[in-house]
Amino acid sequence: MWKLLVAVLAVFTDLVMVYVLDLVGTHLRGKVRSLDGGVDLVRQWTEAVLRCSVLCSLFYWRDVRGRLIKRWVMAHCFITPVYETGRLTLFGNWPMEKFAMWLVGSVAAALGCLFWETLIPESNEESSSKEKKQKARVLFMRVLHLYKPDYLFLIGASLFLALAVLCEMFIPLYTGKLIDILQTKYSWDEFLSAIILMTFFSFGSSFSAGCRGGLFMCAIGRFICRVKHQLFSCLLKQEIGFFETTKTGDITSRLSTDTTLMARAVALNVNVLLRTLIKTVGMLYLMFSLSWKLTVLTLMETPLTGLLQNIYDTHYQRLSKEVQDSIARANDAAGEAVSGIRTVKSFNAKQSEKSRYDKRLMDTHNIKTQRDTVRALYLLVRRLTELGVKVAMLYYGHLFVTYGQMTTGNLVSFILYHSDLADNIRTLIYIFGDMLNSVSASGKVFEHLDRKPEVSTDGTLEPEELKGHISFQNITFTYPTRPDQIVLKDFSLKLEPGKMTALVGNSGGGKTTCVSLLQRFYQPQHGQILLDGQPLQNYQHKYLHSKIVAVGQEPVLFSGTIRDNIAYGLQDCSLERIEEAARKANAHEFICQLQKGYDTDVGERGSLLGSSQKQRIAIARALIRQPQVILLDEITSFLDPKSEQMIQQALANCPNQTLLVIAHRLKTIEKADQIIVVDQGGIVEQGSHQELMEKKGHYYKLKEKLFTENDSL
Ligand SMILES: Nc1ncnc2c1ncn2[C@@H]1O[C@H](COP(=O)(O)OP(=O)(O)OP(=O)(O)O)[C@@H](O)[C@H]1O
Repeated sequence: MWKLLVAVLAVFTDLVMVYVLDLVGTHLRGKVRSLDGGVDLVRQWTEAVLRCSVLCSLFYWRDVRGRLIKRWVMAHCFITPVYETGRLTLFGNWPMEKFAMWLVGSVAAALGCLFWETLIPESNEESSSKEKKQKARVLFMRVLHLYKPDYLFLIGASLFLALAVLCEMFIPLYTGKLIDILQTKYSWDEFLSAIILMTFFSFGSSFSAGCRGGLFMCAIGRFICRVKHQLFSCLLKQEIGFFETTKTGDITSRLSTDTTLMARAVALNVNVLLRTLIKTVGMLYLMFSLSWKLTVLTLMETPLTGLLQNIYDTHYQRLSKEVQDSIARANDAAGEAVSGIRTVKSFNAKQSEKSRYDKRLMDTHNIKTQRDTVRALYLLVRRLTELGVKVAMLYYGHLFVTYGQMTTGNLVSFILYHSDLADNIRTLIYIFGDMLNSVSASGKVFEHLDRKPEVSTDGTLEPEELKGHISFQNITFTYPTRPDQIVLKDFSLKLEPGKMTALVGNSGGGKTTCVSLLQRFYQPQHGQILLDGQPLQNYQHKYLHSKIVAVGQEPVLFSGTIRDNIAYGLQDCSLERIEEAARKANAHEFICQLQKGYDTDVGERGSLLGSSQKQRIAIARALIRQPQVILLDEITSFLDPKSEQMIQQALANCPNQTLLVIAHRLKTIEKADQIIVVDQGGIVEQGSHQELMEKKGHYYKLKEKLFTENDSL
C-alpha cells in the first residue's frame, strides 16, 4: 500500500517539479538574454540532477528501495537531457513541448527498465560476481604469465596485427577518393597514384594478416602442449581420493577442451581486441573527419548494441556451459556402457543403457535448441537495429550531399567505414566481457594445477637397507567420498619381516583399506603407519613404491606387450629379469605358449588375457621389483589350485620379506604366522591358526564359513 502511495506521490512531485523548474528556467531566460538553445542543455541537465535527487529521497524516505527503482529513477530523469543533447548536436535547436518530453522520457525509462529486469534477473550476489570478475582478471594475468616462453611470437604477431589493421583502414578512404576522382576531370597521375596506394594497402594488409595469424597459431600450439603436459603431471601427483571425487569426464575435459579454450581464449582475444581497438579508433577518427554529424548519428547505435550484446552474452554463455555439461554427461553414459560392456551384455541391459544414453542426448539437444533460439532472437533484433541506423544514415547522408556538406565519395567511404565499425564495436563489447568470462576455463585448469595432493609426496628417506617392520598405530580412517563412515577405528597392528600375516574377516570389515593405506593411497585422519620406525610419508615416493608392492583383487594391465606390463615403470629392464619374475609368478609357461611370447599384446586393460593369466602377470610385475613388503589382496580368488601352489612356493622363496595376505582360502590362511580377524574397522582376534582354533571365537566361526565356501570352489 505504502509503495503505491509513494509511487503516486513520486509521479505527482515529478510533474510539479518539471513545470516549476521550467517556469524558473523561462523566467531566468527572460532575465539573462544569453540563455539560448545550446546553453539550455545545462538547464536540462541541472533539472535532471535535481529531479533525480528528490525522487531518490522520496523513495528512500518510505524505504522503497531496490535496484529496479534506482534504475527507473535514473533513466526517467536523465533520458531527456541525453536525448536532447544528441538531438541538438545533430539538428539544431528545436525544443520539444514540455509535457510530451516528460511523457516520452517516462515511457522510454519504464520500457528500458522492464526490458532490463525481464532479461537480466536481479542477482543477490553482487559481491560474489565482483569477486568473480576480480578473480577472472587475476586468472587472465596468470594465463598471460604462462605465455612467457612465447612472448616473442606474441610480440611479432601483435606488430603484424597493427600493420595489417593500419593498411586495412585506409582502403575505404581511398575507395571514396577514387570515386571523387572519377566524378571530376581527373589527371592520369592523380588516378594512378590513388590506384597504387590502394594496391599497396591491400597487399600490406593481406601479407601482415597472414604473418599475424601464423605467429598467433604457433604461440597457441606451443602453449597448449606446455599446459597439457603440466596439467597431466599435476594430475598424476594427486592422491586416489581426488580421482574418486572427481569424475573422469571432468578430468579429460580439463585436459582436452579447457586447455585449448584457455590458450585460444587469451591469445585470440588479445589478437581480436587489439585489432578491433586499433581499427575502431582509427576508423572513428577518419569518420569524424568525413562528417562528424553522421558519426554522432551512427554512434547512437552503440549503447543499444552494447545492451543487446550484454543480455545475449549472459544467456548464451550460461546455455553454452549447460550444453558442455550435458555433452560430458552423455559421454560419461556412453563411456560407462562401453567399458562395462561385458556386464551390460550379461545382464541384458542394452535397452536400459540405450535409453539412458538417448535421454542424455535428448537433454543436450533441448539445451542446444534453447541456445540456438536465443541466438536467432539476438540476431533478429540486432539486424533490425542495424537496419534502422543504416536507413537513418542513408537518409541524412543524402541530405548532407544535397546541401553540399559532403561529397559522394566521402559518403561512400563513410558507408564503408560504418559497416565495419558496427561489427568492430560489437566485437569490442563482446571481447571485453568474453576476455574475463573465457578465462573461467583457465580457472578450472588452474584449480587442478594449484591443487596440492592431500597425501604428500615430499618424503626424502631412501635407506639402503630396509628391514620391513610395519606398525599401524591407532589408525582412524574414513574415505574422502564418505566422510561419515569410519572404516578403521583406532586400528593398531604390527607386521614383521620374514613373517606372513593374514587378514581375515567378513566383507567390508576394512581389510583392503589396510592395504590401500600401506600404499599411501590415502592419509589416515588419526594415527600413523611406521615403516622401520619412520612414518610412511617420510620416505621418498618412488623408493616407497619399489619397496612396498601390492597385487590386488582385479589387477589392471595396460595396453602393450606382456614384457612392457611386467617391466611397468622400470627403465632398461632386461628380458632375463622379466623372465625370472614371470617364472616366480608361474606365468613363464603360459607366456611361452603364446605365439609371440613376451611380445604378445595384452589388449586394452589386458582384455586379451584370462583372469588367472592377468593375475599372474600382475604378480610378476610386483616381484620383479624385489620388494621388501608384499601385499596380496585376494589374489588367489582367480587362480586354480595348481597355480596357487606355485605362487605360494614362489613367495616361500622370499624368506626375509614382510608378507600381508588377505585371503578367504583356508589353505593360504593356515600357513600364516599370525592371523588377524578384522571386523567393522577393528581387530577382534589375533594369533596363529592353532591358537585361534583353540579359542573357538570369531576365527573358529569364520573358519567354518570359509571352509564351506571353499568347498564349493
Ligand atoms: N573407495 C572407497 N570409497 C568409499 N568407501 C569405500 C571405498 N572402498 C571401500 N569402502 C568402504 O569401506 C568399507 C571397508 O571396505 P574394504 O574394502 O576395506 O573391506 P574388506 O574387508 O576388504 O571387504 P572385502 O573382503 O569385500 O574386500 C566398506 O564399507 C566399503 O564399502
